[in-house]
Amino acid sequence: MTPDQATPLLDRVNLPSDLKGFSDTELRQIADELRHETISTVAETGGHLGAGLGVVELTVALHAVFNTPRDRLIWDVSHQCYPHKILTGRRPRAKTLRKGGGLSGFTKRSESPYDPFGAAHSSTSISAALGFAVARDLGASPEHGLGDVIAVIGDGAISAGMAYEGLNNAGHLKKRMIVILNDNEMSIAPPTGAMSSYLSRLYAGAPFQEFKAAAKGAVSLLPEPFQEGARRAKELVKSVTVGGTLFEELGFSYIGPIDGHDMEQLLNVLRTVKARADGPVLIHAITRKGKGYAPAEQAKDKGHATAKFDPATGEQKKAPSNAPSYTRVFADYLIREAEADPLITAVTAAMPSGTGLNLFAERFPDRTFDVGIAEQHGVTFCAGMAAGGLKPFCALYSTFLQRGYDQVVHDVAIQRLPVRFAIDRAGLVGADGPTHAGSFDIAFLANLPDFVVMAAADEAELAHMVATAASIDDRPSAFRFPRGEGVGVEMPERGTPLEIGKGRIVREGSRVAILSFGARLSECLRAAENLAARGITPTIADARFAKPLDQNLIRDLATNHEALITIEEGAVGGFGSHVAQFLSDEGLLDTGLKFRSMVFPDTFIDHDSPASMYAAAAMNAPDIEAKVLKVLDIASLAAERRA
Ligand SMILES: Cc1ncc(C[n+]2csc(CCOP(=O)(O)OP(=O)(O)O)c2C)c(N)n1
Ligand SMILES: CC(=O)[C@@H](O)[C@H](O)COP(=O)(O)O
Ligand SMILES: [Mg+2]
Repeated sequence: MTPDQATPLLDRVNLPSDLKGFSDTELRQIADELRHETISTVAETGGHLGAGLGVVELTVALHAVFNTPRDRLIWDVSHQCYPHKILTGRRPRAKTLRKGGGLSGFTKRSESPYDPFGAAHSSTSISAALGFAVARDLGASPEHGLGDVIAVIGDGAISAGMAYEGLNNAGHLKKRMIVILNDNEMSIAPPTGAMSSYLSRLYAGAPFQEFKAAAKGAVSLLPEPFQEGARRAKELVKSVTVGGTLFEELGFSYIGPIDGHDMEQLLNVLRTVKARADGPVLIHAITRKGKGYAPAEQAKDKGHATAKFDPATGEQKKAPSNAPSYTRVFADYLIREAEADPLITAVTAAMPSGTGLNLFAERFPDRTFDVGIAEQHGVTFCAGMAAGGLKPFCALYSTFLQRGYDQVVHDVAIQRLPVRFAIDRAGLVGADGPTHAGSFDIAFLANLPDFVVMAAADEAELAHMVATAASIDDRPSAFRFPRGEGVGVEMPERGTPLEIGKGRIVREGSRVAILSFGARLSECLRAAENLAARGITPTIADARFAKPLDQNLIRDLATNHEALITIEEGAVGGFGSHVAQFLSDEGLLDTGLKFRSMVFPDTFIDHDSPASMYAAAAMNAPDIEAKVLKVLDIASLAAERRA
């Protein structure tokens, strides 16, 4: 791909309304130019590439046929929204994508009227679209008016239960709305599940030429008269499936499969649906993830997520790593545990490579389960496994565990089942921003009776926590660890189970004790080094457990220091709150002890580098130093330090 390829027609598109002035043939060229622009943009920014390349034609056709932002276009997950952002007035800022102060990598209401609904977690678009449709039909008149509502959802996202909740209600309410199923036969990994094979059957061997002809005609929703093409389309589909598609059974008019890269087909179908839809319509578009860029198309993940790269070759520009990633450590040490214990199983919700379970699956294919984008099912599936005598590790990103919280309480905690939760991406995650931050898992797990809640201070601690979780057979346990690399400590041959509820003193000191829970420990040690220059030597301790608390350690620190500061990579309501509760219950706050708890601020922190996000959260070494100086009432020095 030549980086300096001209984009003469795209240069004339500032907003989607400009697309109305182009012929269908020119729209085809605009799509080609938009694909080029997307590749050259992501080459500089990194981010999600494959999904966006797969919807370039769809993006142009949707904005050409419909009148956004009056018509609401909602992208599911919205990792595929980069072409959409380029077409909707944000091309000049495209190269700020996912950078601090720049464009979000997902749709975001506050960023543009063309982003009617934020996303990033999957499978929300149908529910949101139905909400807009009801608002429209009940006469609401938000800014920009309210016309058609279109949800674009992928074959991965539609495998999540929430998508069926939306389809079910939409089919019942019969509101005019359009769902476009963007079926590229890919999730992040190849899709799993019966739904995926069902979708494939819908067009297995069905000749595109026939569908092309059919789709060029009308759709099978015309009240009167049905056009021949519509009937043929319907018959073609019915001939492939028995008794109509699942979607028709749910009350949708089904159109497809159509070729999601054929501009002519797309324009015809969208124009017909726009002219004649009188209820919910599902258009099934077949696309290719990574379309039009060979390095993405040839990649195992079809270019789902990429670092910056050389557009000419696709070669990624990854920073050299100084230590193994936490994810890799988790996978390696879980494998070691599983080699010794045949009852250990592992479950991922469509994130095999992200959680490292792709490595576990290579070693134990029969003990690894990818349930698709189905965290709720995944948690209860693990509960069933545990009740059945297995030792399941449920590997979910902190943010995605939120999707299965009721199942954690209802199916795991209340029944005290020994499910092990491996919580990756704990804390602030960087470019993915607030939708992916792992801010709340300490708060929502440590309040559950009998749960064991751990946080790894470094990669060696993570190895020990994997072994600890493997050893806990009488109640649920969870261990959390951050996105990215460890700190470069020496690694054990195999993890050693920790004594439950016991923390450790990392550095003896006086006057102030800092009790860290999780990976902020390295920043605490850095702060201690800087404070030593001022003759201040805080005690540094690693709590290891937020539940059960190490009450003896906390009591000792509170009794033998003027001040106690806790710190954790999470929102209020987590570790620090539990320590405060304990201190209060023990009357240790009545003794003049100065207690401070460092947690995330009560706001959603925008995407940036992780270090910058932690600076915004006031949780890096300088902030810890300032907190110590302040709590020791060395106010002047504190002010100086922060200046
Ligand atoms: C609830 C939830 N779980 C997991 C993810 C991680 N995730 C992001 S994109 C994706 C795959 C989406 O597949 P599909 O909908 O088919 O979109 P495509 O990438 O193929 O365009 C997954 C699993 C997520 N965003 N939300
Ligand atoms: C869009 C989405 O939800 C995933 O692709 C996510 O961005 C992956 O995050 P990591 O890059 O931390 O694996
Ligand atoms: Mg897909």
